[in-house]
Amino acid sequence: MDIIINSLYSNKDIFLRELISNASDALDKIRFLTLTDKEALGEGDTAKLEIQIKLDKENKILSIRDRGVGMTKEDLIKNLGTIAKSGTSAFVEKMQTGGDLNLIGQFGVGFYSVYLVADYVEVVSKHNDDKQYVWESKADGSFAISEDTWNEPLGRGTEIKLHLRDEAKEYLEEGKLKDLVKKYSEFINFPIYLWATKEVDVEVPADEESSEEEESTTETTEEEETEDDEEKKPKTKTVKETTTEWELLNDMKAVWLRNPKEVTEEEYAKFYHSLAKDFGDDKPMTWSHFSAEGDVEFKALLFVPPKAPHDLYESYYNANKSNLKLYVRRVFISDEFDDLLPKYLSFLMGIVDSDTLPLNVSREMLQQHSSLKTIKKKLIRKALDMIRKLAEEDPDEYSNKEKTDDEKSAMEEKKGQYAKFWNEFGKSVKLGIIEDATNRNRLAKLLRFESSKSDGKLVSLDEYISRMKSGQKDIFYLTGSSKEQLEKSPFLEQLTKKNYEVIYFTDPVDEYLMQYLMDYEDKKFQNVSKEGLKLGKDSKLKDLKESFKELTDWWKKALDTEGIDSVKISNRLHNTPCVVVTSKYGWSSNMEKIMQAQTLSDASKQAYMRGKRVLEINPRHPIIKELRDKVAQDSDVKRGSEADGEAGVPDGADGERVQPAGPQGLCLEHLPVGAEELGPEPRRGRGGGRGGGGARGGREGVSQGGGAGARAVRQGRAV
Ligand SMILES: Nc1ncnc2c1ncn2[C@@H]1O[C@H](COP(=O)(O)OP(=O)(O)OP(=O)(O)O)[C@@H](O)[C@H]1O
Repeated sequence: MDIIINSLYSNKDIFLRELISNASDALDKIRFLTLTDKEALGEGDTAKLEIQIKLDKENKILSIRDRGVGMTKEDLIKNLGTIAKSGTSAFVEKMQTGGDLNLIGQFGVGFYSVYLVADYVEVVSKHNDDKQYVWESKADGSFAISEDTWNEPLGRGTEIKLHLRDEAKEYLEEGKLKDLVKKYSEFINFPIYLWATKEVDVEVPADEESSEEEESTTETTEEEETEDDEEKKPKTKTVKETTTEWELLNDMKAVWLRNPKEVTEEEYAKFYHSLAKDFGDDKPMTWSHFSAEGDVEFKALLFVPPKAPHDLYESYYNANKSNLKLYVRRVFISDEFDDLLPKYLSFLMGIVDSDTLPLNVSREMLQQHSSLKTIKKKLIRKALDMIRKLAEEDPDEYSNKEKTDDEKSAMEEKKGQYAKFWNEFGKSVKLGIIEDATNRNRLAKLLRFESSKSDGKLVSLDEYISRMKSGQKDIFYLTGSSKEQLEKSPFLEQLTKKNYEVIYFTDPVDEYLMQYLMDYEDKKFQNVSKEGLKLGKDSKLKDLKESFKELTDWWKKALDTEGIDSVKISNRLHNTPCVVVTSKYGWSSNMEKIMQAQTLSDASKQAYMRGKRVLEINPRHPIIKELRDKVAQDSDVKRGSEADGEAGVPDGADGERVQPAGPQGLCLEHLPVGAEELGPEPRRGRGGGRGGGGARGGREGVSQGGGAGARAVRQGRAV
């Protein structure tokens, strides 16, 4: 209330459209009720579903009255008296961070905008189930309710009387109100009347002087004479007089019922604004207006809003939210049918008006109606087509690369529109891929991402495929928390060197997405941080495996207790000595991080889904080569000692065997850059100092190498 009352917000006009919109909702409600209960509508004036605006200049009161459903005493307390509604805190938060008061209607607290212009408000209301009550409040945080025994009986409906503040006197001007209704409420489906003064021509008796004058100047012909004879009535004249009458302010255009060719862009934009209760300057990104014929007939108009609503992904799976209004033959039925569009398209705004659905059944029955399934199917198709077109019209998009400069400049105003869409609603497309198996491929076409070759731009899967190297079978991708992190990943070394493109997925939802998106256009997806990366044939692999067998066996044993499944020769490394990859079928390490970050995640499931680790070694790296040699030397020594009968007994020790034996005298100081990556703090010089020594130096070397490897494995990162 403080925010509203003390608002310096200049656009105070918004209160009127909020009140008209509430009145229209109330009228929709009663019209819907009368479908199944004719009595509910009442008789005479009460049955007129309309909105009336009246001005009392003398007392500075502006009244808005509707013959809608009205409010019972309890409704008045609950709907107007309770500020602690769910939208309130979201609204307050938004306002405190510089939000636009213009959007108040989106938070379900639109009524309170009356206090932008009034310091005292009375709400008189009559519901069919209760007596007439008056709710009143001065916006000081308290309100009063009393049974209404003094105002004119309303029959049914609500009258809101605003006692205007001095600085809001302009709302007593008829012209101002007419303009506002035109501007904001022209698409309201019920007639809006203003009690307006009007100058009318009135015939009054003419005075004598003027009639004499007329007579003297008139020369009558025979014909005229006869006419004159017919009109032998008292002489009159026309004067202007001021009267008051109900003036209709809107023409109740149902835009969606009109031929799309006859609706202008501006009308669509205005209609969107009134539908979305979003009166900002931004136009909707795009829209689709169509009619479906056949077994199920309906007309629909869908909009992509210019921005994602503030709470789009909050409680995505719990809230039953739909922004689609369902009408049956122009009668508003509901905007709570969550079955009309899948959740992932709940960001769309629009209207569906069906001729096929029955009018005289309850909402529950309607919700079960078989036609709804057909409507839903068609709506999804049309919605996805509409989004695809956003991309097709955008000269920045890859699909338009063949276009000539002239063609592109003709598309100039659409430049960047798909990237904008993607930034606002990309997550919804991803959720769609997860949830909607039927349309997965269509949705995958809409997917955009950055990649190792995209240079900061967004890439589509089609673009990726067009750039695939000959012989490349899989689509490569990598997941992580940021592009910067991924760019540095050792998993990319060989791929980059061999000029393969790798998709960067940095949104946590991408991990889930890739569990559902297995292939696209017959190409499989391959996470390059997982086992099984194939980069063409490596003819030397067999030899390499053989030549490093001793090292891999030794290392596997050293890491036995660390959950390492195997140690293998890597085909993805270039500069890094070794890397830990996850097995094909478990979670990636990024996914594990995401799961660990979830408060309610299930530890036992985590253990189960945790991918097995594979340590991959880079056979070209000096550290690895050196390790191989040391392991080989060590086994030679061991073999020699065994031959001498001193197998595995460490010098100076108490005779226990130390397993496994390691490479001797590994001198870290002689290793190239990158060796530092072996552990958080390589104990430089220690092994080196003793380098070349006997079994003891060897053991230190082992603990160093093995320890760092193991530590890195535990930390799940590349060493
Ligand atoms: N003219 C009216 N007739 C009947 N009920 C009304 C009327 N005006 C308001 N209400 C009731 O008061 C509630 C609160 O109105 P308010 O404008 O604050 O929020 P809202 O209408 O729910 O959301 P929004 O502001 O987004 O339209 C409404 O939901 C409705 O139940």
